[in-house]
Amino acid sequence: MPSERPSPVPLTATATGPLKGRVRVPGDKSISHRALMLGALAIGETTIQGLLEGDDILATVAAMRAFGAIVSRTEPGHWRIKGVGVGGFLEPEDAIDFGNAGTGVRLALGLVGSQAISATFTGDALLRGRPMGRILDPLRRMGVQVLARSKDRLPLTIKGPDITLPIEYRLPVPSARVKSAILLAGLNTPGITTIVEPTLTRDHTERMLTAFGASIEIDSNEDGERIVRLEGRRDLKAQQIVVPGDPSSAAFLIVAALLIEGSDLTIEAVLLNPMRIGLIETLVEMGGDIAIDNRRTVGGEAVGDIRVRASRLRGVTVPPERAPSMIDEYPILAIAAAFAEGTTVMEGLAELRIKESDRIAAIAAGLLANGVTVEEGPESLAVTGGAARIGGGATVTTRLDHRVATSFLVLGLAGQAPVTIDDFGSIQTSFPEFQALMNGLGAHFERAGPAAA
Ligand SMILES: O=C(O)C1=C[C@@H](OP(=O)(O)O)[C@@H](O)[C@H](O)C1
Ligand SMILES: C=C(OP(=O)(O)O)C(=O)O
Repeated sequence: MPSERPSPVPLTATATGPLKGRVRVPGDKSISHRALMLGALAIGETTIQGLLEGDDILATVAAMRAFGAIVSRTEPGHWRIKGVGVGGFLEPEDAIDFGNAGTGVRLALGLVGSQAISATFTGDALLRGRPMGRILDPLRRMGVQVLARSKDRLPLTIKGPDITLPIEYRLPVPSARVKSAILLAGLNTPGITTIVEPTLTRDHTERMLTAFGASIEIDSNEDGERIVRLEGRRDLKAQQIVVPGDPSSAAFLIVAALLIEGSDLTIEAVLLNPMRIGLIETLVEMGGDIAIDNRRTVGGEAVGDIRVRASRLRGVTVPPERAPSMIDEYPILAIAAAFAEGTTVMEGLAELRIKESDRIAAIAAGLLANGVTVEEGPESLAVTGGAARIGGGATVTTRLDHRVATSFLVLGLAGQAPVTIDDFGSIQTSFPEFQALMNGLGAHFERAGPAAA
C-alpha cells in the first residue's frame, strides 16, 4: 500500500524544444474512482477501459476487494469488477488504507456508511491531516456512527445502522465529493435522498448512476438551485465503461504547449464535461490558441481532442464562480500566469487551502523562489508575469502535492533556467506516465541524489 512513501527523489526540468504530435493522457481520476465503486455494488460484471492506474486509484481497487468485490486487471488500463449488489459489502478484516487519495476515501466513506458493517479507514500522513467533517456530518444525520481518535480525522471507524435515514442536504460548500458521498450512501438507504446544490460542481456521479440504472432525477428549484433526488435500495446493473482522458492531467500538457515556442500538440480523447473545463476557458481568454476537434459523447460524458499551439498570453481576472470547474488546475494556471504579460488574479480559492497541501501557499512560495512576483491573499492569488528570466535552479518544495510537483516541472520545461522539485514521487498518485510521456515529446529531466533533509 502507498501509505509509507519511499525517500524523496528530486527531479530537475530544463528548457525543452517545441512539443509536437498527438498524445493521450491517462484516464480521468474522478471517473476512475466512481467506476470502481459503482461496479463494486452492481449486479454482474462491469468492464472498465482506460482506468487510471495511479496510486490513488489502486487504493480504491484494494478497498473494493476488501469489501468483497472481485476485481481483476486483464491488460493495461482494462479491468473487470464483479459487484456484490447494493447493501452487500462484507465487513473487512483490516483497516482500509487510502494512501494519499482524498477523493477515494471521501467517496468510500459515503459508499460504506450506509452498509450495516463496521470499517476502519486510514491513509498516509497527509491524508490523516485532512478534515473529513464535511463528509461525516451528513453521514451522522443518516444514522452512521463515527469513532475517531482525533476529531474527524483519519484513522476513523464508521458503523452503518441497519437502516439509514434518507436526508435532504443543502451543500454548505461547493464540493462534488460531499455531494457524491451522500448520493453513494443514498444507494443503500430506503426512500429518497435529496441534495440541494446552490453552486454547480462536477456531476460524474449523477451521470454514472444514471448509466448504472439507479433511480435518480435532476431538477432545479425556483431559486435556480440544482436538486438531485435518488431513490435507494434499487439494483445497479453492471456496465461497460470507457474512461476518457483526465482534463486535470491534460492541463499540464496544454500549458506546456502554450508556453514553449513552436509547439503544436494535440491531446486526444480528453473529458470535456462542462464542470471540468474552466482552465481551457481561462487560457482562451488569456489569448491561448486552443481548438477542440472531434467532439463526441463517450459513456454519457463529452469528450474531444484538444489542439494547442504556442501563444503569447496576457493576464486576466478569473472570477470566483469559475473555481469549481477548474479547482485542481490553479497550480498550473499560476505557471501560465508567470509567463503572461500583466497580472492574473485568481479569486474564490478558499478550497485550495485544504487540498493535498495548502496549494495557495505552495504555489506562491514556489513562484517566489523562481523570481516571479506573487501576491497571496486569504482566498486569492495574483501572479504578475512577463519577467525576462523565469526559473533559476531554485528547488521548489512540493509538500508531497502531485499538482504542485507537476506544475513546477512545467515551469522548468518552459522557462529560461532549470527548475528542481524536491520530490517527484507524489506524481504517481494521479499521472504516473508524466515523465515518460514528456520524454517522448523530447523533454529532458534529470534525477539528482536524495533531497537534503
Ligand atoms: O469529486 C471529485 O472527484 C473531486 C472533486 C474536487 O474536490 P471537492 O469536491 O472537495 O471540491 C476535486 O478537487 C477533487 O480532486 C476530485
Ligand atoms: C485534490 C485532488 O485530489 P485528492 O484530494 O483526491 O487527492 C487533486 O487531484 O488535485
